[in-house]
Amino acid sequence: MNITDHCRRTIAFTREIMRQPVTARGDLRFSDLAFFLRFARPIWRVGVLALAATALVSAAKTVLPLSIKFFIDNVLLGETSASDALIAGAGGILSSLDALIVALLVLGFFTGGMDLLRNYWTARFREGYAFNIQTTLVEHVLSFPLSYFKSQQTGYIMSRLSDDVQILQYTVSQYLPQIVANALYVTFTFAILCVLNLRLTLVVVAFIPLYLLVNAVFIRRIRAATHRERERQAYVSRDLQEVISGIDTVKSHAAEDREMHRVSGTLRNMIDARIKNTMLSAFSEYFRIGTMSLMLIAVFWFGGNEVLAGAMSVGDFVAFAVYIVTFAPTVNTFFAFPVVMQPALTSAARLRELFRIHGEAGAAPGTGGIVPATVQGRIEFSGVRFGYTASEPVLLDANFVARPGEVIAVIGRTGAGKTTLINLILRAFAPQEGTITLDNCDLASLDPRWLRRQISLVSQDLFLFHTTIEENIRYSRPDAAFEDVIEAARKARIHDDIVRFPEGYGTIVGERGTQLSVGQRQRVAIARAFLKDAPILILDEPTSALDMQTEDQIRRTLRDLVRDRTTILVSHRPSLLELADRVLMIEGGRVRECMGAEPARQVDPDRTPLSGQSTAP
Ligand SMILES: Nc1ncnc2c1ncn2[C@@H]1O[C@H](COP(=O)(O)OP(=O)(O)OP(=O)(O)O)[C@@H](O)[C@H]1O
Repeated sequence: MNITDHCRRTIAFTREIMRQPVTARGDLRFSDLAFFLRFARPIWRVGVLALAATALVSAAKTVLPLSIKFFIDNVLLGETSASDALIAGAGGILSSLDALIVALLVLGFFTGGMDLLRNYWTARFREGYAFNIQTTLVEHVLSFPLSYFKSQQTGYIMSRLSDDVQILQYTVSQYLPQIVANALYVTFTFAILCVLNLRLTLVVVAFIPLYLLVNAVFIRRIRAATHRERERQAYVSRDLQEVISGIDTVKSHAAEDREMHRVSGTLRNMIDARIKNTMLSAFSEYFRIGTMSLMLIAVFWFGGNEVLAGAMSVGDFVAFAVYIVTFAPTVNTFFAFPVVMQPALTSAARLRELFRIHGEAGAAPGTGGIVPATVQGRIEFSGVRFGYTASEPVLLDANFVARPGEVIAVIGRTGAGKTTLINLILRAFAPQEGTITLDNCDLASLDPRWLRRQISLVSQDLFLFHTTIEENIRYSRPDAAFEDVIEAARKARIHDDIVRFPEGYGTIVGERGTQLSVGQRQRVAIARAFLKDAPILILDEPTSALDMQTEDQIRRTLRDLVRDRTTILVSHRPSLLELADRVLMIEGGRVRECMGAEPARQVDPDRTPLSGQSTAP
């Protein structure tokens, strides 16, 4: 690209960023601000102390430049008159150099000490606020229905949980004390300026509408740009998280370049949004500094004429000039706050969006949900219709009963809806029509946490935490004794594998259990189920990763596990169907009971009897 192209591009870029946004997303309502104030309630006392210290420091700093006036007018020129009685009185006391120096020393020590206290109290308030908001947010997000997590990518959720809180915390901690200090400083200085020379102060006031105009032009644009930037940042986190967690697949397909290309595309979009946002802020700063410079020039011109005409003392003019030179950048910063606070306001709006999502009923204490005293384990589907999208139902009219203690096998071709049926029992999703009941009580009315405590789930994709094998097995019953953990591992046929590891039960399994084989992970899941000892058991392909010999051993222990529990078993392995009292088949969205050799043929066309023995020679 040559220089002319660059110039053309710059003009097009400027036009683009100055275009009025169609919608300024990320607006906060007044009630939202009240909502965010809630998090300050437990720490309001330290907040008040921080505010009082800030006020005192601002007041002390404001009176410092007055010492120059006293030095010139009272000490050097020996004048005692002043337009204001208070200043005249202070000037009388500080008319000797010694008194002025002592007053300055006292003021300096006081301001320094108060500033230390202000720092401490502000830090306590700031960190306390961030802690309150983050813990409440994490608790709230954990209460979301499972369907939310199944529909959002982890990286995206993580970005919204951590980036937005960090930006809110950073901006608030950086700028909120400054806003308070500046507001106080501007007020105090303004009062002193009025006392020093009212006409000259009116010249300063005349420039305020210009500042407001600059903000009116830029704030909406910057807010929209910040929202766009933040959303694209979340997409970057989403893509990075996906590449890292899918690294096995990426490498096995030698797809590093392709993934790099995809991530760099998302990064480029984010950077593009960031540059636009930066330039909008730069433009607004340019106009604010322009306004400030005009204001200073006007003050010097009017003030200079006042002194020449004898309407203002030299001391007053010098003091006014010192004030205005420090005051003008403060006013500038003050009017820039609505702009620099945009990242925090956008983050606050995005956090508010998260807070507006309803957690599932009963997920937080006191939010409802029946907690029955006993569980029989009778599960009934009546006229259940469900689809992930309205146009494509997975289950059309599911009707069946699983009686207490019964083992119900669910079979069907891949994609028929077996896992969906399990997700409905776990209340990850709710049926669009019909009801699912446990002991004649609608699942929708039960406390979801209580419900899930009654269910042991052994699924194909078990999640292991980055901790010891012992802790991972114990996850289903944290208070279990070590002996019970070993007993559960023995039943799940994983004990011998565990003791062969140098660290035994203390072996760290690696992130997501990567140091264990898939078969070992599956047996850890079975051990968890043994330990949990829940009245309802859901087995979703519990042996899909095991060899025939281990599966044979596990089948015998599963027979123990399913005893006296209502069990829903999903498996493509004909041998496991031996455990079932009845076999249900999902076909075309409907659930029907299978007879005789039908199930075995359904899951494996080469086999006929339920025993799983092949008829082939
Ligand atoms: N979270 C989801 N969002 C949208 N569609 C989904 C979701 N989960 C599953 N589906 C779709 O619902 C249908 C049923 O899926 P489900 O996982 O229940 O089948 P399945 O019988 O368990 O299959 P398999 O035996 O292969 O595990 C499929 O068409 C699938 O694409």
